[in-house]
Amino acid sequence: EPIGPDYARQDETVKELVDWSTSKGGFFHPHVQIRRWNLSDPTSYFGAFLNGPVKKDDLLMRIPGDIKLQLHTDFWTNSSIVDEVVCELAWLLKHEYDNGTKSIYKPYIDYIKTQSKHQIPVMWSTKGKKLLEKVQVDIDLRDLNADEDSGSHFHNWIDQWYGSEDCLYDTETDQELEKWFLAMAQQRGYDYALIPIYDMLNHDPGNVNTITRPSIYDTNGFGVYALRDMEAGEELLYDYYDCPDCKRCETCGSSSSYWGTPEMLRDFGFVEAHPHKYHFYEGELSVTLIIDKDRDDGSYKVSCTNKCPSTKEIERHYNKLLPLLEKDILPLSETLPSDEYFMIKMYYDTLVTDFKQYLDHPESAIVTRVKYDTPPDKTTFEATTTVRTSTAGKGADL
Ligand SMILES: C[S@@+](CC[C@H](N)C(=O)[O-])C[C@H]1O[C@@H](n2cnc3c(N)ncnc32)[C@H](O)[C@@H]1O
Repeated sequence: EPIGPDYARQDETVKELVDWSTSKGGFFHPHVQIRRWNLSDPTSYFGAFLNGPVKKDDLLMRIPGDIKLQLHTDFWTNSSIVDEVVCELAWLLKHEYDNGTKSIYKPYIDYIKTQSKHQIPVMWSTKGKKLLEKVQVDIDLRDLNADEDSGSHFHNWIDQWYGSEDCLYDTETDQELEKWFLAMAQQRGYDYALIPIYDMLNHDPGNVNTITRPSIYDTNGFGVYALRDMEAGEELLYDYYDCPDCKRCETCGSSSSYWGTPEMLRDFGFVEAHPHKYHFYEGELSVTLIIDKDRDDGSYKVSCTNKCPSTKEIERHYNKLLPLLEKDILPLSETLPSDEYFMIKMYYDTLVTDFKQYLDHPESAIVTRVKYDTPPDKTTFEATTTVRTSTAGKGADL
């Protein structure tokens, strides 16, 4: 069982991070606080919360340009996100990590150093990886190029896509620290940049309440604004797969057009709140099954983008899932690291519940056609989402 992080040190480094950002010209609305998600649980993760009301369009935080660890703009144009940008960002993180006290990003590196090295499946135990692969049965898992892949992609994407000497991590020697830099570049990175303070915001696709302006890549920094009036106690959130600047372009193609709930577990190590999304290829056409659950009355709403996946396919996955609980999952409840077991069991329950919702009432699924328009301001779009969309494999020709 890996020893948990040094939680007291984590609290200190978060305070130092906030002071550092402010000293560099950063701003925090007086009602915004970076704190642990659950104040009575000193091991719960961090997020940005309100301790008083704010109005729509209020400036909640300003992230100064020079606290960002950002790649040179040369990487923005002709480099693919998959095998260059994430790799380069991991190198940058390693460089500053090795610089230690001499790093100009010391407060951020100190916080990163307090993070557990086992947060996402690629860094899990072998048993945990194998069980998660089994639970994926043969449900589409879209790889880093948005092509279908098997459940093994959850845990072998670093070996498959970055395992070579020219990208920091050599599969043969399996250096855990180098692998972790790549995992962190994926988990906390925004393609070209690691963004201290802003990367404290958590994900919730069903409750996006912030937007960034002008762009998170703006070298002079950017502001985080309220998308609506909010009350004390609310958390500042956005959709990790929908570029933070994108709220100004409702139909911009972004990662959420081909990555969903399974990929959220791959990249960030948790099962997201509803709406859950599952992308399938039917021939060349990418179809999406969306299972939403009303947060007040608990009722489910099933919808599909462009077309619904065939009930035959979903039934096949569902029938393969059912026996896994007794046969494979429960027997490992005592031997797997507890956080891995908890997440795999949660993911299993999510798949079974979601697929049952669809199979019980396939006729009630609402089908919407989505056409991705060209974004109004191409540059912002280019900077913030092209990298993800430009590597998409067989996107649907909508
Ligand atoms: C960029 S960090 C966000 C800040 C992070 N919570 C922290 O304490 O530093 C992304 C990680 O936060 C956690 N996270 C973000 N949103 C979450 C959510 N809705 N539920 C559970 N964990 C979440 C996951 O561990 C994810 O990999």
